[in-house]
Amino acid sequence: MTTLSRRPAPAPATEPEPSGAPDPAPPVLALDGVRITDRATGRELVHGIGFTLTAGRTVGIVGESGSGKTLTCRAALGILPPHLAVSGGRIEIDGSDIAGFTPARWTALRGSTLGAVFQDPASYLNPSLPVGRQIAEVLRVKCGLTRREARHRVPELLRQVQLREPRLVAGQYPHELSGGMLQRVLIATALAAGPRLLIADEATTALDVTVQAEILDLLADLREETGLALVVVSHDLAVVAQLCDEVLVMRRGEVVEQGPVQEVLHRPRHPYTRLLLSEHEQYGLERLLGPEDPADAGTPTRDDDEEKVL
Ligand SMILES: Nc1ncnc2c1ncn2[C@@H]1O[C@H](COP(=O)(O)OP(=O)(O)OP(=O)(O)O)[C@@H](O)[C@H]1O
Repeated sequence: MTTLSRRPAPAPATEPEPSGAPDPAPPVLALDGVRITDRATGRELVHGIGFTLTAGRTVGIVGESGSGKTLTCRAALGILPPHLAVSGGRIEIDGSDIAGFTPARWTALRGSTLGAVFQDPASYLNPSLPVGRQIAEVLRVKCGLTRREARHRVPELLRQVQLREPRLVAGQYPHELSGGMLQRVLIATALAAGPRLLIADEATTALDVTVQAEILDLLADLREETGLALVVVSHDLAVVAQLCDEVLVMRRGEVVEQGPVQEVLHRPRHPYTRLLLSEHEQYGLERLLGPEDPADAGTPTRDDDEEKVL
């Protein structure tokens, strides 16, 4: 696969330490104790979620429908519906608290730093324009490319998301493409301006298993090649097992379990995580998990601390 343009990592915020070791760049995304409340009803919908994401790493968020996964992503992207608000905690992008971001700052960040792909790609594309024109528009607005430069770059981007015959695809309308092709087009659009963070919210849910696996491989390749940081939201533990370094298990707005993916999936502590895992046994989740670290195999679980699932 060809290589996507890689944005240089942001310069450290401070001078190097006297030891000569430079300060590490701040995480691309950091959430700390984030709460989200419906201001119309006063109901808190997300009760404190936190994680830190650095370049080239992937955090997965799993959980049942309505557990708060999408709202968490929308909060990080600055696109919560107007009546919902971050009512506690902090969200930082590249070390800056988003609470102080102006609309202009968000506009500048979207595309160039942040990208997102959602479940239903067709609804994010204009049905009356060829997909290539829509990607070209992003390149012109976000990267300042001329019309001609953008036209030239579009097939390269489509090839990078492994669409065969990219020139042909660029001239096609959304209704002429399959779900998997549309999702690749959306990924190409999200990556057009070289973001360093991609949030994929149930991005493969509507696709059949083979296409889903191809898209997950594509995201993994992009992460390797460009240092992209990924947030992957899925109700499917197999997706998380395949792609993520860390996983958060959410239920009813709460994070019930969180940790390195191998640890959580090999030795789940919370009954709800166990329930999710048992539902996945039929899909052969073990195939996707690496071998258990023998050094940890004897670690006792915290059965005493467990809550009941319901
Ligand atoms: N626009 C909204 N206004 C009010 N409540 C909302 C809104 N969007 C979501 N909620 C509520 O917030 C909670 C979390 O919803 P969210 O969409 O984040 O769940 P989810 O885990 O992403 O679910 P799914 O897997 O079905 O997408 C749910 O109780 C939902 O009803």
